[in-house]
Amino acid sequence: MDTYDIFKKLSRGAKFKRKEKRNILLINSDADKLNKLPNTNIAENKLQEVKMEQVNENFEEHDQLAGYEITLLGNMKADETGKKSKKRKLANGKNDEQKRVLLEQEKVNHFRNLHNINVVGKNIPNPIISFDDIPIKQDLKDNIKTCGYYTPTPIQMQTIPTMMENRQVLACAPTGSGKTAAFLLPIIYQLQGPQKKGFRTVIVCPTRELAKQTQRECERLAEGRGLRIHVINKISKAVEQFGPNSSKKFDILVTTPNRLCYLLKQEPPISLENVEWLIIDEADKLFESGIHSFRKQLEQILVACNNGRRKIAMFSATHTPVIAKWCVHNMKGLVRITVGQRNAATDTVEQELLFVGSESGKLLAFRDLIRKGLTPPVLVFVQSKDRAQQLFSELIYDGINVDAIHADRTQTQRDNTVRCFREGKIWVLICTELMARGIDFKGVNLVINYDFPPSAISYVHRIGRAGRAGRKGKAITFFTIDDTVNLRSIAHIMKQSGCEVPAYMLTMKKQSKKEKKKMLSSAPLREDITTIPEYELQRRAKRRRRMQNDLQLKQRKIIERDEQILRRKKKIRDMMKFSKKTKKVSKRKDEFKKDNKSCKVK
Ligand SMILES: Nc1ncnc2c1ncn2[C@@H]1O[C@H](COP(=O)(O)OP(=O)(O)OP(=O)(O)O)[C@@H](O)[C@H]1O
Repeated sequence: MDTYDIFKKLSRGAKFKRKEKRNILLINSDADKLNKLPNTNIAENKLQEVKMEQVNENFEEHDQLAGYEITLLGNMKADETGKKSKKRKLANGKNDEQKRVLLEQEKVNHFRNLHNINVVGKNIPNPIISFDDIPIKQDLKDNIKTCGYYTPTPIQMQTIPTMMENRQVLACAPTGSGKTAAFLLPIIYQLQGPQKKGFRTVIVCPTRELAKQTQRECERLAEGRGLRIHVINKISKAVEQFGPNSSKKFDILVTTPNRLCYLLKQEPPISLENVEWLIIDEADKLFESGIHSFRKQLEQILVACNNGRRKIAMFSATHTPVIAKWCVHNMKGLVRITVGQRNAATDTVEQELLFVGSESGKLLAFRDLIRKGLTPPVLVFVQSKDRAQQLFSELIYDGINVDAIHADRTQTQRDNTVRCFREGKIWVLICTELMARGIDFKGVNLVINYDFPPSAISYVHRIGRAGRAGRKGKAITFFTIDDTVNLRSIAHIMKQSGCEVPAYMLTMKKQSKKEKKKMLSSAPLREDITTIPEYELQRRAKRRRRMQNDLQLKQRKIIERDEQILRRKKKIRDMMKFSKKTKKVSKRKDEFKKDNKSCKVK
């Protein structure tokens, strides 16, 4: 049987368009190899496999090339072509039951299409239309209502029934679209009530602020169920509280990878053997490579969660090919759920790029915005802790309630700042990348990227702090002549969300891989944020240096004086010892003399 025969046999009944030559050619080339196989049946089976692999590869390739923009329409078309042939069969006298199933499936596909839900995987549960569609008890339904959730968001529609069927999930949906409740509800439903087994669910988040927020949301949704939900506050206390010798009266742990790994390294370590759900929030952040990589810790956690029934669910608004590949290889029965376009900004935020010329122009532009009137709350992103502090020192005298949050502040200070911002006591919060992911400040009206974001992904998350849960928001990104390297990718994101962007930005030179890596590993050098004139700064620096020198001189003198005192004391001690010795010797001499005399007398 030659290649042509095999191909003819396999493609019986199928029509090929001329345009789709590429696939046929690929199959032919592989079929050539298979022709040499002795058994034709095996060859046919193999050819079928090759064909499937080829289709999958093409899918993957498309996935990567189009920046993971697999639209549901594409799926629908594939489904429809399949269904058309099925329908034809039905017309030829198949039973009503099959007809009903097909119609049902068509409805489901239409529903997913309507809500921009794209799914990849086998036997995926149907999405829910309302929270009443899931078999949860009345108390949980009441809690959902108390939270103000009346209809599920698209990510919740598909993720909740999928996780409730114990399927592992890789979910991607825009910022502020309700991913947290999408994973919390199935967990709370499955855990039912408290048990004495130790942690049964672990939720890993990249920052402590996000962990606390997730714990709060979990407590609200699980109200009245008696579940014990913990974040690790004091690490030393946690060793005893959650260690193997503890009461094991806890159910859900929300933590950062750092803290959990610390507990896993203790002797004896914390036990995660009863963990059934491992949720990884902001998954692409935890999968990032680089100096601040969480990847090793994630591996440790995965090893520690060694229960045979352990399932993983990953969530983020952005995903990279690395994470998708990892999930495909490590998560059995995986369901990939994507809402909208992957790595896209939320469409509820109006985006603007503002050219400010130079670094000093940023402060002028910012003050101009204040003058025109800012509607708080406002989040301002800068690239480093130092710059957050510098901007804070500048704005504190501008008559606005401003504060800064960054990793150099103590945990209590950070918690207080977040609380005050939520309560409206702080109007403008200056922050670093620390607050870019996951943090849900209700009603943030404006995000200002004072320093240009290091990547398009960072941009998506930063501006996603506004326009949450369907509300409107605005994002203004300052850029100078030095920020043009990254401008193109961000301009494309803006264009994708329907914002107006100057045409030249879209055709700028693409950022090379080297440049991308450099941007991510270290922030670009920028002039300090200050309005103090240069000569004044130099004068202050000189004075500071002089003061430091004086201080050093003083310290040296003190040290010298102390050493001198010590030397003297030692000398005195030595002299005392010597005099004691000489006294003893003379005493002995006297005694000897006395003895001698008495002998002579005798
Ligand atoms: N079904 C719902 N109806 C109305 N509001 C909801 C619903 N689900 C969640 N929300 C609200 O939407 C807001 C954003 O939710 P959440 O923080 O889970 O978003 P997210 O998708 O995780 O965002 P990010 O990607 O930034 O982490 C929250 O204030 C939450 O209370």
